[in-house]
Amino acid sequence: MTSPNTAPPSADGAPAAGGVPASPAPGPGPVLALRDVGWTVGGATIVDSVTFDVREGEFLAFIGPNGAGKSSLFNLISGINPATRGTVELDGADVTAEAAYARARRGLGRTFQTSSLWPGMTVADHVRLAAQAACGGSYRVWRRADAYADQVTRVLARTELTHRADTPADSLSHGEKRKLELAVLLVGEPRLMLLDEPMAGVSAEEVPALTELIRSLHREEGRTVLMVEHHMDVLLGLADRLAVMHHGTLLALDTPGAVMADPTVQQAYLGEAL
Ligand SMILES: Nc1ncnc2c1ncn2[C@@H]1O[C@H](COP(=O)(O)OP(=O)(O)OP(=O)(O)O)[C@@H](O)[C@H]1O
Repeated sequence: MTSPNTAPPSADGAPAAGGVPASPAPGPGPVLALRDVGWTVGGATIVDSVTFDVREGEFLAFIGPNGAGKSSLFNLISGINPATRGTVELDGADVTAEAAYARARRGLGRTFQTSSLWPGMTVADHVRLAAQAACGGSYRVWRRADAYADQVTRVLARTELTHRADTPADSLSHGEKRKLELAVLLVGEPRLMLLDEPMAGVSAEEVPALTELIRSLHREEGRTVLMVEHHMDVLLGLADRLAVMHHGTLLALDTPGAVMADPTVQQAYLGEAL
């Protein structure tokens, strides 16, 4: 895996339709490439002709008003829903027709906007179950639970949840729940992480620690991150590039500074602070 500590990609990639720079700076092939990706359901076009590349180690943040299509786009990338047009490539392989589990095996991991935890199950059991599931064949699910002890210990330490190992998920704070969702994700060692509003519901006091965890997964471990988030102050400290979704389209994709200064973006938000 290449070091993510390189300078942010320049905004001078090849422009796509509408003048949106779709590609990061030249280098090894993109880890993720979307070409003309769309999703129409029940006659409504929710995602419309989205094209961009992501290089390995990049942090790409998505913003946009409620209903702009950000989560739907993540569903198309992760395979939760199949794109109804266009192509999705992971490491140069066309995965458009692949199911979510197959994309996960290629190193793509994703969290969801709403909590996906079992309320009465402990923190350690969540991670242990994820480790068993990630192990592969179903017969392995019945391996002794302590076969995963090292992995559980390591992941809990990485997400600063060791002291909460025996706590049921529903007794955790919102920030701890988000950390546990990241812990479950990390069991699969994803190279490409899609984080859908990881700060949702998290108290202001817990945001800095969660931000730091995500930053370290990106900067120190070299993971590529795509993240939907409404907290602009969080994103500006993390993102190499900022993508703006609006009515299902990619309105802008550039460095955070360039996006914030883009009159089209400002107009689309009709004076709403970004
Ligand atoms: N399965 C579906 N069938 C029909 N419409 C859908 C479906 N899934 C999402 N939508 C609609 O697609 C639009 C985009 O939703 P999406 O959740 O992707 O937006 P978003 O940008 O993530 O919004 P938010 O910031 O509020 O999470 C919304 O109008 C939503 O109601």
